[in-house]
Amino acid sequence: MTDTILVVDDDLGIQKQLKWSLTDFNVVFADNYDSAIAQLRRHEPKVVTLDLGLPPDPANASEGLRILQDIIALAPRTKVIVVTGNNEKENALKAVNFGAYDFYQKPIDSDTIKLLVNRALNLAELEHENSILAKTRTGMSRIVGNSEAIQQVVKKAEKIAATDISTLLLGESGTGKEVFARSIHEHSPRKDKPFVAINCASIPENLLESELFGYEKGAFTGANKTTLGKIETAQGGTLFLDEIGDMPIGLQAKMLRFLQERVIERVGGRNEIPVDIRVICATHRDLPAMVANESFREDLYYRVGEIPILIPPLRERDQDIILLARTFLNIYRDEFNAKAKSFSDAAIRAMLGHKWPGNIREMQNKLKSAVIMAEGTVIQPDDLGLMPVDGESEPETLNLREVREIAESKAIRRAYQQSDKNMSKTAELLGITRPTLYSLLDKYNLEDLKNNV
Ligand SMILES: Nc1ncnc2c1ncn2[C@@H]1O[C@H](COP(=O)(O)OP(=O)(O)OP(=O)(O)O)[C@@H](O)[C@H]1O
Repeated sequence: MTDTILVVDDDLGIQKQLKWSLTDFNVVFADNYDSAIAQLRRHEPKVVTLDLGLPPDPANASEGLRILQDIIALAPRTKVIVVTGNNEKENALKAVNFGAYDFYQKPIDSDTIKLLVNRALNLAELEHENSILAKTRTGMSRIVGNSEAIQQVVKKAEKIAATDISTLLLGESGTGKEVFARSIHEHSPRKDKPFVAINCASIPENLLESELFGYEKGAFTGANKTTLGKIETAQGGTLFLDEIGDMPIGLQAKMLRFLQERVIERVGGRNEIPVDIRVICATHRDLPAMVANESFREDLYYRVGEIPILIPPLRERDQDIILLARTFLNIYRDEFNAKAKSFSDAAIRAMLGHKWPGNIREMQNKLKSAVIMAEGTVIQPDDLGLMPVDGESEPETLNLREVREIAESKAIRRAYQQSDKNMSKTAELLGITRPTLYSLLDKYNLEDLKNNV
């Protein structure tokens, strides 16, 4: 979207000159107090250029300064660039004192004013993003997300953080299970003690037991000295067992004993060592199904999952997609000193249409390469390795009934996501009744939407 710049100046020549200099923007004008305030309210411009000498007394800066003060009072984030005549340094300084962003002396030089406006705009955008982030960062500051879906999860996590309840974090790969585990720890009374994470899937089965429980000197060949396991290193703090579903069945019994009795024995050891830790587990696997086919112990399942928390996949967090994308764009732009600073409309549509099977981790990877690869300042779908949505989803058929079916199914899915899976809201967004919605779900075989209710 093109940014709007408000030019407050009574000189038609200067108005024209500024319009010509700022062709990248939507420039709107005002030539006195009333029209300036009306335009400010109407367009909410991030940047205003303001001539201080305005009627009724153009020779005096008082009207300009009055407008400036009122703009700052009405919209404090507005960046006002004050334009002054020669020898008006005093007024310029006064204006900066009142909250103007910068000042500029006539005659107007096209390149300089362009530069000033761009700088002001960048700053305004940065401040705007920071304010969104600040709002988004509830107690759990690591977790970026505005969607209802993620906010509910944050609330649940905040509540259980204060307790020692075993929490099971469920969700697809890359949805942020480890981030949640760390946040729960940081909001718990154990926050000053260690947070120790171990991934049960990445450690070979024969080493996992000694990694977790530690071993005594001489317990096996190569055990040259007594070594603490992850459980003991987490003493007083939190142990995060990632991919608990991948824990070998043999080791599950030992794990269960530790969770029930809160004591461990090192491999090759005879002493029971008491441990006081909180355990948070995570998995992307379907544990109930594993319990059913006996590859996961039922008693352990209930022990680790006193409170399960389901972290939604990114594709169900519609409004977070762009927020996260902008957050990562800013981070990587600084990290790689790159020039990319925004997304094209097509890139935004492509991101919203993408299924994100790898969730936030996939988004980080895509953003990182896009920031490095982008030729200009605007990131395109291609830079993200995404197909433009228009080309991708344009139905190839010319059969009108099929075209309509495809379009309707797509609209239903979008409304469903936007309304956070609420059927009444979905129907409302689509402008149809709930019974009609249900009959459309049947008609178009959108069973997955029904099962989620
Ligand atoms: N809400 C969030 N805000 C910002 N960054 C996030 C958020 N959630 C996750 N991330 C980032 O996304 C990446 C993946 O998160 P994390 O490792 O926690 O996912 P995971 O579900 O544990 O993945 P896996 O199951 O593959 O281990 C990390 O780099 C993390 O910092």
